[in-house]
Amino acid sequence: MKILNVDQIRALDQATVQHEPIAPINLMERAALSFVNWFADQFPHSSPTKIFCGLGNNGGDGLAIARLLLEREYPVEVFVVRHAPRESDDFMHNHRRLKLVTDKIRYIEQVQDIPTLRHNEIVIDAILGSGASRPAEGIVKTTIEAINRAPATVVSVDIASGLYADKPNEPGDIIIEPDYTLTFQLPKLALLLPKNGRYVGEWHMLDIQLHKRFIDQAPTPYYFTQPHEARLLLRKRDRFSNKGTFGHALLLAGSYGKMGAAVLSARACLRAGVGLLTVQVPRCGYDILQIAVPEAMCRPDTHETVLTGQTAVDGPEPAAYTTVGIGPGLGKAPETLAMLRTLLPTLAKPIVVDADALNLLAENRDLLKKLPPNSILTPHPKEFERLTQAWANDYEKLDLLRDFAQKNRVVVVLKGAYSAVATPNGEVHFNATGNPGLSTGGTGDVLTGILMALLAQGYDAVEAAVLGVYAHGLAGDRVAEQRGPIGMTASDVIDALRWH
Ligand SMILES: NC(=O)C1=CN([C@@H]2O[C@H](COP(=O)(O)OP(=O)(O)OC[C@H]3O[C@@H](n4cnc5c(N)ncnc54)[C@H](OP(=O)(O)O)[C@@H]3O)[C@@H](O)[C@H]2O)[C@@H](O)CC1
Ligand SMILES: [K+]
Repeated sequence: MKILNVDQIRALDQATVQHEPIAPINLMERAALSFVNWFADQFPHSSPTKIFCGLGNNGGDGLAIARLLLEREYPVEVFVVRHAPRESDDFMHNHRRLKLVTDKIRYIEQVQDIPTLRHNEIVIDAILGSGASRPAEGIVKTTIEAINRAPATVVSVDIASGLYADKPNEPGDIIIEPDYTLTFQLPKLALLLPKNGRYVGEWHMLDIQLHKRFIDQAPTPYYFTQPHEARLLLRKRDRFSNKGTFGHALLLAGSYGKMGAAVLSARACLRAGVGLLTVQVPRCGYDILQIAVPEAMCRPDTHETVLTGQTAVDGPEPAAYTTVGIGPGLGKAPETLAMLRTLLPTLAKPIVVDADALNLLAENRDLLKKLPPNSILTPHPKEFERLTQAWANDYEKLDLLRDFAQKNRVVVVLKGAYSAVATPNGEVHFNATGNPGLSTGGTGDVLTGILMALLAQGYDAVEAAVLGVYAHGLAGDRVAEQRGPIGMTASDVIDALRWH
């Protein structure tokens, strides 16, 4: 699913009006009705509801919502925040219609006009929508502050008032802090960015049937991967396949005290469908690996505690494997850096690079040029900052991310809520699955194993990253559903992986 910017959303609105065709006021009615259908499922009829409307089309939505909720006998009061000299046409139209059915419309011009809000009340926030273009000031600011202070449940129409849909707010900006955001048709970029968490709450999309062909043709670098889109990537297995069909992966992982990372990656790789797996670990990890993961072959390194790449055991060169994964539990010993220096130029097929291997790349950026094209890097934000530089806001971070993936011809999975997969051609695919329970040691190692398995099975790097991140998050969601997010372990996530 595409993520469009504010100008494109406005043009999409126009295209829908022209091509469906539909009168703008009826499109607003459709939006209001879809909101009210969601709202009525969520809140009982007795819920006292106060609707705050601005003077633009977001406010127009609010007025239409008020009328539709009154029809359903919700106790509704409407407050119009007079923030501009002029109302939009569709606001005025809905204002006239609402006045025919209620006399409970009040106008907020000064602070005394703001009503008291109680904890059993619901606030519908329709002050500013995607048209917000500058910081809230004056009576808009004061009203937003009063709503944020109140114990009421707050539901934002389209987007929290004051939050810009596609550009950064300033740190001091006053923005509604909703419990829910109901956004029309497509997600806005702002809803997916970590710094905006408190200005979004739980969010849902409402399908208001905007013009599909316009959306299909609109250029954008940003996508939000829907479950059905991720599942479409999953390949069926041929009945006549054998373990050779699904590749042979080599995992280079572990150091003294960090063998767990190698074990978790190896187990996840097997659970994600690799045909064969060989793990190269320091000598101290040999027994651990063989006992914990009997399905994997183990190549002990000649070094006791860290990886050097040297082994006394016969076996193919790393380049002969279908794919290689490097990083979990690796440490940053000089011998390990030397291994990377020798190894990377010998590899041609995409590999997976994680954890300390990323930190070694960050400290030796010349090595970035040695990565095979389309390799997958899986940094968390701190690791990504080490690879690039600090950023002032989430939008700048996205620019750095796209730039880095394009320049180095790699796929970057920036881990976090809505993990972002950046591709060598400049796209960013945000992932929908996952929950805060995944913020625990070892889940990154699990992801590395999954990505290796998908590369080994022949998925291209972008498919592997999008599908792997989706499946990893979904496994975390399954665990959270069964036992809550707190106390989730990386091993739980491996056990909850499903591929159907
Ligand atoms: N697109 C779609 O598909 C559909 C869209 N729909 C709805 O339309 C909404 C967008 O409506 P909108 O464009 O009229 O803008 P909206 O957010 O109501 O702002 C109103 C005006 O406020 C002003 N303003 C800006 N910042 C300000 C501030 N800080 N303090 C005070 N004023 C400020 C600014 O005017 P300016 O002064 O910048 O010219 C702006 O024009 C969208 O969110 C959705 O709810 C649905 O009905 C149907 C389908
Ligand atoms: K709003």
